[in-house]
Amino acid sequence: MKAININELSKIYNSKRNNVVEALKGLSLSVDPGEVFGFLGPNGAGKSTTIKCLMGLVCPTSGSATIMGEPIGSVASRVKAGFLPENPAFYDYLTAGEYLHFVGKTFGMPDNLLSRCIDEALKLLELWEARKRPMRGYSKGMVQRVGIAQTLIHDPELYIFDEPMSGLDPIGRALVKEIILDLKKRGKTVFFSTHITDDVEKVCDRVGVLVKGRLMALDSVENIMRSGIEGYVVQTRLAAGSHDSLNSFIVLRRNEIFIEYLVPTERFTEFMALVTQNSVEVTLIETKRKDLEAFFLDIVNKQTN
Ligand SMILES: Nc1ncnc2c1ncn2[C@@H]1O[C@H](COP(=O)(O)OP(=O)(O)OP(=O)(O)O)[C@@H](O)[C@H]1O
Repeated sequence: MKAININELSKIYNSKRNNVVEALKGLSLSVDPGEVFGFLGPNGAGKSTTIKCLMGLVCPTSGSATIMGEPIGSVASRVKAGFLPENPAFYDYLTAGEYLHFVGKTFGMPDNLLSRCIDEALKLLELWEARKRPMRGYSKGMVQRVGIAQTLIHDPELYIFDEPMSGLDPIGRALVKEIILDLKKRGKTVFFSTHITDDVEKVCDRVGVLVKGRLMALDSVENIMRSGIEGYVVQTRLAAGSHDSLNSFIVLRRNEIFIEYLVPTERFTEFMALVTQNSVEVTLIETKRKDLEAFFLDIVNKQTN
């Protein structure tokens, strides 16, 4: 069974002024149990619409989807996921502790288990000190952390986060990445949207790139990173061996001690053979690769040009 299975999902918004927006155009996608999946896309790509469809908050125009085998829109599917909306807003006269208690009760959790889970979530999200203060006094980052805490309370198998790093400072972002990695270690599934590629590179197994309502790429982060290898930066010691045979390679840097060459992937074997024949000493080899941001921008630019 797939944790998420999306089949030809489309969504057309019809606004009052007769504006028609085709937000999703036949999206098909599945996420395996235990996978961390990054849903990338520029502003307006349809990420939130997809997530809202999954959580039963908007009705797809056509297509279908399941969450842990349950059809979207059903109570059973909703219970099986912890959901963080984009820009969460809470009853701000409640304290974080009171709000988490309310959430746990809606999932029918017994009092003793609930109070233990609330304490754990408040400590994990670094909200313990503020737990007795009404949320109206919370900073944006604290509200976002309450949003993540409320997804953890009933310990679901699947987590659906819409822009979980939004509004967080670097410390808060690192904390959320740690939480996602910890969920993965515990065999949970995480599906999250973002446009920050750095977040994806560090925590995701696979990514999908959505542009204008269509899935334009779907691959493992490992494959993307491997396919992005453009060559190698090879550092050699200037004093050792004869460097003349290497003069067809681009020199990136040179000082009194080292020469650094840029070696394209297809010429790497040739370079290493020349180095050995001429007794040149190699001191460092680094991979030169396109990062995930370049991969993402290539796809988006191809679609918009
Ligand atoms: N309720 C709505 N009524 C009309 N159009 C909408 C509605 N909600 C979203 N849209 C439009 O649907 C498209 C997709 O929006 P969506 O919010 O899903 O994108 P997104 O990828 O989540 O963007 P962002 O990263 O900016 O949050 C956009 O063109 C948006 O203006």
